[in-house]
Amino acid sequence: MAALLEMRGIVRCYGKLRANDGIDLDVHAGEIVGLLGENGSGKSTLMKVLFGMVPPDGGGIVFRGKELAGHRPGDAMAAGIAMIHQHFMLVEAMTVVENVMLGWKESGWWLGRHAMAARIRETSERFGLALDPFARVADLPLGRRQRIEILKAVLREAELLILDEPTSNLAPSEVTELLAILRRLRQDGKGIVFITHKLPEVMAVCDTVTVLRAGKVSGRAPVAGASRAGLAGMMVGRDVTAPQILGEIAPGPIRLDIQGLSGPGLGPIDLTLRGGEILGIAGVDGNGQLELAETLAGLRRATAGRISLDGQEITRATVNARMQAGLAYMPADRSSTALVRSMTIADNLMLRDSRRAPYRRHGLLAGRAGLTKAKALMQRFDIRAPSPATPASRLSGGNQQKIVIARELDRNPAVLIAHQPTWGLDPGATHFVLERMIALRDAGACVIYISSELEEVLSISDRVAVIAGGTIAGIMARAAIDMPQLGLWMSGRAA
Ligand SMILES: Nc1ncnc2c1ncn2[C@@H]1O[C@H](COP(=O)(O)OP(=O)(O)OP(=O)(O)O)[C@@H](O)[C@H]1O
Repeated sequence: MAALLEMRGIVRCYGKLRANDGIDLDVHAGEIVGLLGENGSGKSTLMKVLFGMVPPDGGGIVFRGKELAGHRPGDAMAAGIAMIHQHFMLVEAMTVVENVMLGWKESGWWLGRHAMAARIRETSERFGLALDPFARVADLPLGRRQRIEILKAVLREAELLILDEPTSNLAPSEVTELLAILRRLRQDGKGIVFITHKLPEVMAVCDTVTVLRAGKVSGRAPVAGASRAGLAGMMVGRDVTAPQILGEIAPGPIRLDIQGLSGPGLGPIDLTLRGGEILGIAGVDGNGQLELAETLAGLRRATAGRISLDGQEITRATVNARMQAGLAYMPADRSSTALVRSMTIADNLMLRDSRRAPYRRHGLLAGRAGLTKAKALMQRFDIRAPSPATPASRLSGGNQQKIVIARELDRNPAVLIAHQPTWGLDPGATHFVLERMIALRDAGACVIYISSELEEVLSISDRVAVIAGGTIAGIMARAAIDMPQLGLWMSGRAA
């Protein structure tokens, strides 16, 4: 059977960099193709070329037997290609049905909203989207909003759906639901390109994988029969598994002491961390993780309780004062909270040190010393970009995240608050970041590691706490992990 999509020899350059260097990709109707590869290997670029967001410098695309060239996103959509963006393009104050009809001339709007609502109900049922046409977008969790984008694609008769890291912001139950929806789309004959760094998701739904490395296809394989280690090996050229904490180390003095900490949607929380330990905070997203992280970082005010760091109270301290006291923070939403995309890599890396000699120079953030240091950090953290003077906005998503991680880890903090630190990172980079955190712990710092990826939390934590409904439902030591109990805590049932 002829492929639904044939991309041949796609080349796309950014200056001297060949982000796509002769890539072939086929997708058949009723097939889910996993597009994998290290951060910066060219996955998003390839999809941007396909969707008409950037023109290719070479190669050709045939979709449903017709050549697609010189196209823009509007043409791609008209041809039957849909891109499910990570940042949804929805109007929050409007309902599902209104969003579906918005800007869609052929929607049959003259039939009225109720006719469209009936179509939405029917489609929603067919693909398991569970969407109420008259729900307001503002009232829907992220997972449902994403499904509105899928709904729009199906109603507009898209035959190929592109999903670029669609699970990064979803709660685990929403991920399971999304994967089920993808299977139903496949059953209906849709072709799907699924970009993800999470191998369990690949194993769960993909039929084949195409792996990119440095702008070229480095491997292709059917998923049936492939092992997780084998796929990881194809991506980074070696086997990567989560690093393990090696043995207990004698806990040091108390470094972070949190008593009765409360705020909107949070608390009261009591936690005590000693030097030399990693406390993992597991839990279903949206249960107070963001509130806890931001209150500790000084971005939200606590309404009650106290936080002390190495014996010094910091409950009301500014973000800067907390940093001076030795606190480092990696927010989950790094691209907008922790990074200035228009600034260079070097300036972003120096953001915390720019007031200090020798980095401060005539008001410029990164002088010569800054550039030298930035180069060293780029090498250590494998931040792939032409030079430290490249604007952060030109980097791939994962490489942007590495800037924040490098900056915060390099400060050798006393206390690190890391919220979903490995989101968007490829397996090699994930391994590296986890290793650095263990090293920080071994050197006597303490780490709060907040993540909804339970497996990762379990692999890296000395103790695991579960957050539910804004409070700590329970804590257990690594040696005494009781999975059913963890599950009960996570589901919010009484301890
Ligand atoms: N607008 C741009 N200007 C210059 N270089 C760019 C631009 N966009 C992407 N690049 C470069 O192209 C290469 C491929 O980036 P791309 O975003 O396609 O990677 P990716 O595989 O999607 O990575 P990730 O997993 O980190 O999202 C990277 O080296 C990136 O720095």
